[in-house]
Amino acid sequence: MRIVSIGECMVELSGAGADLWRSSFAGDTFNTAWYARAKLPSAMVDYVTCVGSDPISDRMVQFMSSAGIGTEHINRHPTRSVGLYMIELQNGERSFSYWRDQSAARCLADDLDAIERAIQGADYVYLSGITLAILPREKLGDLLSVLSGSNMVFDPNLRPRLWENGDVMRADVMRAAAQATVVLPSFEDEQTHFNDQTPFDTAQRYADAGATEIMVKNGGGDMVVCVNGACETIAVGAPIEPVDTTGAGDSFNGAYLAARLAGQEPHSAARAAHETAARVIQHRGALMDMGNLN
Ligand SMILES: O=C(O)C(=O)C[C@H](O)[C@H](O)CO
Repeated sequence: MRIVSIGECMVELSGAGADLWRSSFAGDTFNTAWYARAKLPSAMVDYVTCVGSDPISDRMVQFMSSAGIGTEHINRHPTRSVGLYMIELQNGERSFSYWRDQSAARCLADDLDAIERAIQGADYVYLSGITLAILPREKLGDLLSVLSGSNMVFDPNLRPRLWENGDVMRADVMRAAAQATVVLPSFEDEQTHFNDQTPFDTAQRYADAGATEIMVKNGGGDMVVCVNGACETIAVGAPIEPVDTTGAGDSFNGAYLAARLAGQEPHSAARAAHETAARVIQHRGALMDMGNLN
């Protein structure tokens, strides 16, 4: 069993009280790799990105590999370094400040042969709208053609600030989704940026684009799953007061893919994934200690 996740990991600063900041490493696709690995230690989980050749990049790669995540396919840029983001919290709801315009990860699609080698034999190839947003626009088609034929899992993870404008974001997200087998959107984002009225609308739009398995996450509300055109609601329990919602969707995705790889049906995989995400939002920062997750 093997999952390959493609995207950007950054230095993460999260509040540790007063003016103290705790530094870690995180980034949506890396977070998903982390939770997939935590929930299914028997699976190989590889991360594909580009980092720098400086000490902080070395520390990031070391952090990944000591978590059991494969780093052999990570490229090194000779002059750029890794990006950084800071979590701002208001009543547990997060927003981010980014310093990533010149990050090495923006060059992750420079070596497409390396990506082609990395995805060989993968059960799932995972990427997000953030992976697409950080690429030079002309690289998007190249990356998607290398990934065609793989079992692609896509989380639109809409971050308008990372895109040139909303129309480009919507067009590129739908282009990637059209190539994915599994799409894992979050209703609140999709409602805001695609004007969907209900989670069913979101699921239908991705089904019309060609995805056969769509799991619409919905914060504390009921989720919708559609498999081969058959859609149903998945009720979740009472909403939980979050400490920090960073990584909620990513942890859901990681736990969901782990459960699907372990043979669970979408419905029960979604319940397990929701439980994982509910624990993650009661903790600060994107990544929860793997030892506390099972
Ligand atoms: O916003 C991003 O690009 C990040 O990757 C930072 C966070 O870890 C991620 O958004 C959490 O989902």
